[in-house]
Order: sequence, then C-alpha cells, then structure tokens
Amino acid sequence: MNTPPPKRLIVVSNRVQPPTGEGAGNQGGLAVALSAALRESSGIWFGWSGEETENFNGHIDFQRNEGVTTATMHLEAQDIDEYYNGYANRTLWPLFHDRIDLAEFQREFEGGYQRANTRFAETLTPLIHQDDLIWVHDYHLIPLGRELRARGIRNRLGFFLHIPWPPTRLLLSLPHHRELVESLFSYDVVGFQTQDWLDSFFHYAQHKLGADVGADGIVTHQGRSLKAIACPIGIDCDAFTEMAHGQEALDACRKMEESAKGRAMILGVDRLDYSKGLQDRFLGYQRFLSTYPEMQEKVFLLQIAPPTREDVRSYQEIRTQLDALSGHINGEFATVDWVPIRYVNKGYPRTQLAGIYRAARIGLVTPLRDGMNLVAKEYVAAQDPDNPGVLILSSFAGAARQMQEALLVNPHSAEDVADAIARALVMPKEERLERWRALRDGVQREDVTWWLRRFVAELARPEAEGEDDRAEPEIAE
Ligand SMILES: O=P(O)(O)OC[C@H]1O[C@H](O[C@H]2O[C@H](CO)[C@@H](O)[C@H](O)[C@H]2O)[C@H](O)[C@@H](O)[C@@H]1O
Ligand SMILES: O=c1ccn([C@@H]2O[C@H](COP(=O)(O)OP(=O)(O)O)[C@@H](O)[C@H]2O)c(=O)[nH]1
Repeated sequence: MNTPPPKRLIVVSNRVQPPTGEGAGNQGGLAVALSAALRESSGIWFGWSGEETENFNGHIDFQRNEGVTTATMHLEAQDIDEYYNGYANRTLWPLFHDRIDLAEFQREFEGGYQRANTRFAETLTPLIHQDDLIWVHDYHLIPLGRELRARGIRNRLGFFLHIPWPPTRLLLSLPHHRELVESLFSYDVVGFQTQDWLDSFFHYAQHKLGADVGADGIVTHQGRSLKAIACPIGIDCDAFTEMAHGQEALDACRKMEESAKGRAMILGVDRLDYSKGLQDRFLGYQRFLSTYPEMQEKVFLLQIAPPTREDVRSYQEIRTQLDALSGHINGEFATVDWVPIRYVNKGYPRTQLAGIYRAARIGLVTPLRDGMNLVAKEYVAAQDPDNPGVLILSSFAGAARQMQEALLVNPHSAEDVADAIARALVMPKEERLERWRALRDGVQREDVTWWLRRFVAELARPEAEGEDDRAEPEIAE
C-alpha cells in the first residue's frame, strides 16, 4: 500500500527565522526543527518580516532558502507599536509572567492586536490549501484562529503557547479576558509547555466559561471542542552537542578558559528581560560572595544579556537597574586583578555560545517565570561528558519539570541562590556526572523533534470518528 504524502504544514508565528545559509549555528533549534518539517511537507512559514511599511497592502514576500519557503509581510508603525510593543509585550507578556504591576491595559493596544491579527488572517487565507495543517505560535496570535475561521477556513488548526498560562485570578484582571480565551476554541489543538499551565487553562475553562473538561483533555464550550495538551518544547540536542565540538565552539571555550585564569566561571545567558530574574540573580551572587568570602577571587559570573524589546519602557528600566547593580557589586568586591561580574550587553552566535557553555562550571538559570528556557537545555547538551558542570535552575522555569536533577532553586531567595552556587562549586565529580547524565538523557530523549512530532500528530488526528481517515504526517528525521 502506498503511504500518502505528508500533509502540507503552514507554520505561523510573529517572527520568521528562515535558514540563513550560514550554518545551523545561527538559527535557533526551533527554527531548525520547523525548517525540517516544512521542507518535508513542502510547507510555508508565514509571519511578520520585522519591517515597517507606510501603508499595509497585504503584499507577501516569498523566499526560498535551503528548501524552506517563507512568506512574510510588513506591518505599519502603528501596528508594531500597538500590537507587538503594545498588547503582546506590554499587556500579555507581563501578565502571563506574573507581573501585573507592569501590565498596561490600553484600548489602543487591544485594537492594534485585533487589527494585526486580522491582517495576518487576511494575508494568509489565500495561501491555504484545503488539506493543509495550520500551526499558529504564541501569544501574539491567539485570535488568529478565530479570524481564519471567520474567513471560511475549515482546516485543522493548532496553537502552541510558548509562555506560561496565568492562574485564573490573574487572568481575570485582563479586560475582555473571556473573549480572548474563547477565541482559543477556534483551534482544534492547543498546546502548553507544562502540565501546571495546562491545569490553569482547565481551571479557567471550567470555572469561568463553564466548559466541560474531559479526562482526555477535550474541552467543550458552546458546541466547540478543542484538545488541550502539555507538550514541552526541546532543543536539537545532538546537533547542539556536535556544535559544542565544532571549531568555533572550541575556540570560544579555549578563549574563555584562558581569560578565566583558573577561576571557576558561573554563566548566565538571557535576553535582557525582567522575567529572567537578572536582578535577583545578581543579588544572589552578591550574597554568595559575602557569605562565602573564601570563594572571592576564585570565581566570576559572566552574564550575557542581549537587549530586547528596547522600545518598551520596562525593558529600558531593567537595563538601567542592572547597569547600576552590576557596577555596585563590582565596586564592592573587585580587586585590582579581579572583576566579580562580567556583564555583557550583546548577543553571541550559538556556535560560540556552545563553547562558552562548555567552559562554565555552573549554568545559572534563574528566571522568575519562564515558558521553558532553552538555555538550560543547551547548557546541558554542551557539557564535557567526562567533566560536566552543574546546572542551577529556577523551579519557576517550564524546564524545571523535566530537569529535576538540576539544583533547583527559588530565584527570589538570595540565600537559596547563594547556597546553590556554593554547593555546585564543591560538588564531587561523581555527583556531577550522575546528575548530568540524567539531565542529558532527558534533553536528548525529549528533544525538539519529539515535541514537533507529538504536536503535529495530535493536529493531524482525524477530528471525529467517521471523519476522513487521515494518515499522520511524516516529519523529517
Ligand atoms: O521575538 P522576541 O520578542 O525578540 O522574543 C524572543 C522569544 O521570546 C519568547 O520565547 C519563549 O519561547 C521559548 C521557546 O519555546 C521558551 O523557551 C521561552 O521560555 C519563552 O519565553 C517568546 O515566547 C517568543 O515568541 C519570542 O520569539
Ligand atoms: O547571545 C545569545 C543569547 C541567547 N541566544 C539563544 O536564544 C535562545 C533563548 O531561548 P530561551 O528559551 O532560553 O529564552 P527566550 O529568549 O526565548 O525567552 C537560546 O536558544 C539561546 O541559545 C543566542 O543565540 N545568543
């Protein structure tokens, strides 16, 4: 019997990261995995170009790179301001990351969010073929499914949320929260990073919408059903480990080791985002230096923190605060030949990051709230199997559920972070090896392809008995 060809996959996200032609190191693991799936199914990756246009006219720029077709459109300055900087990053992002103090509720943001989602739908609709599977990503595009349905799209629609889903009591502070959540019912499959966030969604659905929540994750509301799943994203572990052995990584590792001059490196790698807990991390490190004075001059913290979302005030403020705090700690503890914190506001290609991870004795990953945190997984994948470092991980990162063998900490507690650093520095090799092997096995097993296949298999499942007997799509190895 002939196997039917895989269904075409259309991936939709705010940002589109096509293959660059400069090697996988310059692409995230998500982009690599999605590119493979898109190549296999002759699919399309659709989204915003990141560019501004004076008048939105629905023009699509098609590009084909390394077998992957991307379709992007420009947005108007007002859309970027109200949709991306506004509703996405000044309303939903802080609220979903437990920072209601930073969340701004403005009508123009809601309007811009709706307008941009309508523009996504209008532009995408003509590209959709009858049998395509459509997979929408992240909080920027929650209403897109409803907009597509309103334009007659009957295809299977999936949605994956990369960030946490908030507890019901927090979500209630969002104006029109009910409308936003109800719009999820236009999708057939809705994925969350962890069981906790899936449970929070069930709680809202049951208690605020009066929806029926089945044991199988099928949630039914006003005659529409969706399947909700927990499906944690992974990294391309094998490729990342291989990259850590590449020339660029080895050079970066050697350079770091030389500059460390025998001191143990503690490493943080995060976008300069308040959700990443950098202030508390610096305070935890300061506490470590004062509680364990014998460790001063034997360690240093390298914090790589590329700026992000710079048009948003809270991001400008966190930058100013961190400049001051790192300066203060360095002023307090530095000696003529030792700087306790090396704080770097620029990004590095992953080809080099892999080597920097490998040179670090401790991976310090302490977000206050994080959808997953791929850095934690990359740190593990990059370690020297004969002499691995120790991962210190916030219990509030999505990754913590799968990475129980890390030293789990409460990132709000300076004592907890300080003690974990001290413990990691003296951890016997046997214990380091045991923890690392367990972590590496998990990161390798539940990798990005595992995540992608699980979600797409769910999406491709025939809707109801008696409906067409669609085969599950084949996703590239
Ligand atoms: O596109 P930006 O505004 O520059 O932000 C970058 C991405 O940040 C967020 O990442 C999330 O997804 C990761 C992968 O699932 C996850 O590990 C992390 O915890 C999340 O914060 C955002 O959700 C993405 O849409 C952005 O592209
Ligand atoms: O200088 C940098 C800092 C980070 N990253 C990458 O950015 C991603 C960050 O993902 P994560 O899930 O940790 O956090 P997010 O930024 O998506 O919230 C990881 O793949 C990092 O390797 C990078 O390429 N260069």
